[in-house]
Amino acid sequence: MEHPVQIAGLTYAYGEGALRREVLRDVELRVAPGEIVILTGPSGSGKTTLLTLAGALRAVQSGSCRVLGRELAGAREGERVALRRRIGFIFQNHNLLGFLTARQNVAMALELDGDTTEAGRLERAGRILAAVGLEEHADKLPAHLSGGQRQRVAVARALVGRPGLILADEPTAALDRASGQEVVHLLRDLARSRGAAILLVTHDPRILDVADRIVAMEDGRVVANAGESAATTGGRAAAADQHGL
Ligand SMILES: Nc1ncnc2c1ncn2[C@@H]1O[C@H](COP(=O)(O)OP(=O)(O)OP(=O)(O)O)[C@@H](O)[C@H]1O
Repeated sequence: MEHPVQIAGLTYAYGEGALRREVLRDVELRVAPGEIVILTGPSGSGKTTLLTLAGALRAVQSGSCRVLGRELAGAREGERVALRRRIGFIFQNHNLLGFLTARQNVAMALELDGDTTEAGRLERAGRILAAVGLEEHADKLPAHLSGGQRQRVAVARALVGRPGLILADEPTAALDRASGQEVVHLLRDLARSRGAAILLVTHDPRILDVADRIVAMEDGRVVANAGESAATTGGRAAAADQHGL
């Protein structure tokens, strides 16, 4: 089975001419089906840029970036839009719409599916909200939920369309320790049960234990990758050990 993420020789620069600055250099990264990879490294090392390239949110300049079986190098905007619909995104600030309830926010992610009725979409949204422990809060507006609950809605929204890949950028940055751990554990369990792979960028040392593998970046390069065969509990411990975590 093809890996959901297969990146090779990926180089990316912002700016042009004298202002051109390379922020990714010859990056290699693979994420196996169902695997959870955490991308870590100092501020400015290129993590978010890498995530946005894998998410088809910006165009590939050089190298290969295959995501869910599609080569993004040379892909047209329309192809990138189509691919984005097959990926679940979770951001630091949940990005929920304030005038929609939790249930409506989640159901909205299914609108592009086409073959479900609105009642069907709301029902599916209700089921996944129950799976993240929010059954009783499904009809509340985001403003009436805690930060951790809002992020759980974002997890439900990212997963409801059964994506093969979840991309998460600092999903716990705005949360306290307990809520942050709860959110990532829920994310991991739900993604695992659905066979979705996760690539998660974080600075948060409190959540590294959810990873099958930790990949460290520095100055646009992958500097440590615990190895793809390490996707086991033993591998996790070894990975954490290797990075002094
Ligand atoms: N749109 C942009 N235009 C120009 N430079 C950018 C742009 N976005 C990011 N950069 C620069 O690219 C480099 C890598 O940024 P990126 O956000 O990918 O790093 P990061 O590792 O995710 O950092 P952080 O942990 O602070 O989010 C940084 O030096 C940043 O200033």
